[in-house]
Amino acid sequence: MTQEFSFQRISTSQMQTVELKKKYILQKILGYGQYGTVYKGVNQRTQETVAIKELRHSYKDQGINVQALREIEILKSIQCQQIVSFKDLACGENRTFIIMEYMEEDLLTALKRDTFSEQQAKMIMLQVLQGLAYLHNKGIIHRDIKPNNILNKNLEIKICDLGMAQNLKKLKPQTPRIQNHSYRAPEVFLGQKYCSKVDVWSAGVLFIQLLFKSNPFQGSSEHSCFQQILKYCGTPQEENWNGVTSLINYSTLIKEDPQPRILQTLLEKKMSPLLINLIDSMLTLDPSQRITAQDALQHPYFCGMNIERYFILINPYYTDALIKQMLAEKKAKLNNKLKQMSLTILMETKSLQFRKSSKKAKIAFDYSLILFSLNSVYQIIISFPQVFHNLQQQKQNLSTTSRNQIQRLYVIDLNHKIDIKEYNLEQSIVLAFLENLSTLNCQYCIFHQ
Ligand SMILES: Nc1ncnc2c1ncn2[C@@H]1O[C@H](COP(=O)(O)OP(=O)(O)OP(=O)(O)O)[C@@H](O)[C@H]1O
Repeated sequence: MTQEFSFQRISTSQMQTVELKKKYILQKILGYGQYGTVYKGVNQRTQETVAIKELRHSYKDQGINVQALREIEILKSIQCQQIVSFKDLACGENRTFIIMEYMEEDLLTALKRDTFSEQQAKMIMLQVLQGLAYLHNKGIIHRDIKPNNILNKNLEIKICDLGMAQNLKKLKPQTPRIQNHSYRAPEVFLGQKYCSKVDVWSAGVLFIQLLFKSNPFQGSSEHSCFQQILKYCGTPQEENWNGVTSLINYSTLIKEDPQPRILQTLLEKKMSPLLINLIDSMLTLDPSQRITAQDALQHPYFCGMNIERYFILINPYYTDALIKQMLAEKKAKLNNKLKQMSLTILMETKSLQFRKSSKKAKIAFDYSLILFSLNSVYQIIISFPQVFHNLQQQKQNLSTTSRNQIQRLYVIDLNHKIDIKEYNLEQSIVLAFLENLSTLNCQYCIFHQ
């Protein structure tokens, strides 16, 4: 076991399995992974639905397994709207439980059932790339991007399973045993030192899979998956990838005559030139020429989707008529700009029950869908508890009074100004809150109370 990951370090203040059983009720199995089972559970006190990932300790690790430690450490250090959030941890003698935010299903399940339109695939990929850009910016590579590790709730997307992730800042030796074969980047097959671009490759494969419902690089073995890459992306040669022929596995894996790149022809059947260009850039063989997640987000294909995002907070105590009126006004004002921005709906839902049952919440949600269909924007619903959770993670140590103050934040008008004086808010609180919003990629907030 490595120094960064010591059992003592994470176990001292964590609840034990007995307490976990008191705190959460396990409801059903959500999925099985290589290292354990993921359950749906409910926090008995708050009634919040959570996902509980159980990780068995292996004999070899003599305690908590390295993969679990890696996942916990990374999950705890990140706050990103597009990555599943960490909530709690419990350690037992032979297993560890990670409690996370719950999402309805993974993309593999959704892919088996649904066909995604290009607009839907676009929204999914925008969020996947946002999550990846966040991780890469922090020096973290996910190393296992595939549909089972992308969670979905009404096209709100979150990346999960950071068990394979690596923090490049820790300068540890790299293993080539990463990524599912069908999503594995060519440099990993060929034995080159890799970087965050391996995730961009996997994301490119996922993009094709969302559009065509199948993965062109699927194969029954590692070897056949690599052959599929050669078939569609062409043979890597010195002309298109400087130094490739000296890579350790080159001569073992590449024996046939060079094949041309036919990826574009395959895509042309179904896609616009901008989309083809983006996927082509994500699936460029040479990682040094492959697009980064950050640059992919700036690609003209996503133009207009990623410029501004609005949060609208709907207070559950509003009357239906008032909500309708407000939303109608907002719609009128936003209409012109709609083509250029994406809209995020932030609903204050004090409990999940409220979200499910309230007519008001439903109207607001329907409204977001109207905007959604007008502009093909994506919307995300975040509850106040989530915002507070993020704030706490940022170690702002907010007192109850401060939290209440935030809860009383008003937005004065559509000029996106928060009038601190009028509502007697401490500037530090507002700044803390705005900082929190920036971690959610939000520039403005529109609150009503
Ligand atoms: N937060 C969550 N909400 C809902 N379902 C989840 C959540 N996290 C995981 N799942 C489900 O459980 C499955 C397995 O989870 P995860 O990939 O984290 O486990 P793993 O043991 O690391 O798997 P792998 O074999 O890919 O390494 C996922 O594919 C998904 O279906």
